[in-house]
Amino acid sequence: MIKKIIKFEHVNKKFGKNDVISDLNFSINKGEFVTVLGSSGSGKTTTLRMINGLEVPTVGDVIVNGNNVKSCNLVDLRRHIGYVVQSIGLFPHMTIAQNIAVTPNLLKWDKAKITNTIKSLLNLVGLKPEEYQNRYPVQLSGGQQQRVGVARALSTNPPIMLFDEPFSALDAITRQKLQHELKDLHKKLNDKTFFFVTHDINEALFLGDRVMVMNHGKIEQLDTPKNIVSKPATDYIKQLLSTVNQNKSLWEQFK
Ligand SMILES: Nc1ncnc2c1ncn2[C@@H]1O[C@H](COP(=O)(O)OP(=O)(O)OP(=O)(O)O)[C@@H](O)[C@H]1O
Repeated sequence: MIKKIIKFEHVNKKFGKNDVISDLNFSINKGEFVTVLGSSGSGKTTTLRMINGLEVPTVGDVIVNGNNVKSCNLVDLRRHIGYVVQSIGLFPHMTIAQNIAVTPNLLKWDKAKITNTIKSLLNLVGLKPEEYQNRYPVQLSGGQQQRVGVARALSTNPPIMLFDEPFSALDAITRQKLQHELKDLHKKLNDKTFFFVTHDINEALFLGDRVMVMNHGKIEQLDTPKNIVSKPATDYIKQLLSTVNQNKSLWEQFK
């Protein structure tokens, strides 16, 4: 039986008098990679932050792994949800190993377990532990720092990973490389649920098992990349898809 690991039930969110999210209803299956695509201000980040309790719905319920976020202990909840953001947020005065070990240290894991976890996570994200673990964040490129951000978010082996535009500050080549690595990582990690916010249509279509297209705080379509492209449900999605074709015709001009 497929387990619905994340459920939104009639969720509304207001900031002051502004309706930012209106009657959001969707569910995500365990192990799925769902990308969230939409224009700036469409409510993607707010939706993501309601999953780990950083934002609270004004009305409605967010259910994670069978528990209503409203009544969860937030520290416990966040230990089960990795969170990777664009700004990365590594501690500059700590080495890479110390950065990855922050939560394991808080949980008082024994030293050997922490050392092994750091090594295996660095290997998993493609950074040789012996080369990188004793460096400071400033001694790594943006792409390498983002890999460490992913390793740190995985340190407690959470079943859910949230990504909020993690690659948007990276150059196109590094970004594409990390997109491929993340897709492989999701396959390798078997059964982890990834929820990934982006405003890049190519990224959303490449990474997602399903793509959730948002506009003005509502879902326009939540579907496979193939169906989004072949059966766009709304004019907004058609417009998004037409931006890709515009780029193609730009390229044609230079051939
Ligand atoms: N803490 C807040 N207080 C007031 N308004 C907010 C707050 N957070 C978000 N908003 C507003 O809610 C709306 C949705 O913001 P959100 O960050 O969820 O959009 P987004 O789709 O992630 O946009 P972007 O792609 O630009 O990051 C925006 O109009 C934003 O200004």
